[in-house]
Amino acid sequence: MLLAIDCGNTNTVFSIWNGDRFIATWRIATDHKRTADEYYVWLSSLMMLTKTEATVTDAIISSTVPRVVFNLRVLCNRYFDCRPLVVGKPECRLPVAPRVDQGTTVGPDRLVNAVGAHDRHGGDLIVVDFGTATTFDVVDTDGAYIGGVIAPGVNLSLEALHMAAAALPHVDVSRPARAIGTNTVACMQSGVYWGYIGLIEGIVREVRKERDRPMKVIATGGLASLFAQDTALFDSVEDDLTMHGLMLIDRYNKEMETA
Ligand SMILES: Nc1ncnc2c1ncn2[C@@H]1O[C@H](COP(=O)(O)OP(=O)(O)OP(=O)(O)O)[C@@H](O)[C@H]1O
Ligand SMILES: CC(C)(CO)[C@@H](O)C(=O)NCCC(=O)O
Ligand SMILES: [K+]
Repeated sequence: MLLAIDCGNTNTVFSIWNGDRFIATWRIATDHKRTADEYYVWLSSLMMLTKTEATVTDAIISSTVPRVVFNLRVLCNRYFDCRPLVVGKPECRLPVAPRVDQGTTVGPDRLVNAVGAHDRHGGDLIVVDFGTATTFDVVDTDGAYIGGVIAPGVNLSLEALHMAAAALPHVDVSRPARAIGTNTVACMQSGVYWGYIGLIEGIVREVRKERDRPMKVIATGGLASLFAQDTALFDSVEDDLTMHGLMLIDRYNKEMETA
């Protein structure tokens, strides 16, 4: 079975693919100090607690945090006796090469999202991923990642207000009942929530104008369904897009090896 690891700046998600579907998904805060042994204690207890019968034989990693990769590699080597594929490394091939400025390093999560979304929807796409940052990944007709947009993440925007202004508290994102807030928290929630709706619609409009063709919009990440309530732009909201992309990239690399 395949262990797929999606390591973001805030959270790291582990999923197990049994060849047919993902049978388990677990999330842990990203911490570069976490050792391979710590990961394994955590993973194996979850497997036991949830009675997940899994024999991991392969692993694939997408990490937006370069220094966590070392310990994740050790985890795979020591406990699952396998060498993980690491998206973005030369030995990990992608079905279609990205078309971006030479020398630029695209976040592996964005490359993986492009693969996952193109497999499910084909054609020209905009993938919106609400993580630590909110990214818009533009996918060409052939599935290539051709660039996009990086905007501050929703929680990051709220945190920035709290950090920079003495009188602004820590606030969690939510859909405010009204646009006009009548207390500090409601004002902040309105600013971020409705500001974000405007950001999504403005960016998608400009990207479509630039590309001058129909493009589906696929949304993923924890907050996608929250914003889907107030914009009609998303053709689909998919929680498991990154995991689906990781599974496809692993499969593609295995096919290339045996071809
Ligand atoms: N309805 C909601 N209201 C508030 N927060 C939510 C809601 N649904 C999900 N979330 C948050 O979304 C986040 C999960 O999103 P996701 O895994 O896509 O990104 P992340 O882990 O924050 O970022 P990264 O992938 O960059 O590490 C969690 O932090 C979760 O608290
Ligand atoms: C933008 C983030 C942080 C989103 O997770 C990640 O994809 C990343 O670190 N990207 C590197 C820069 C780029 O994608 O162009
Ligand atoms: K993510």
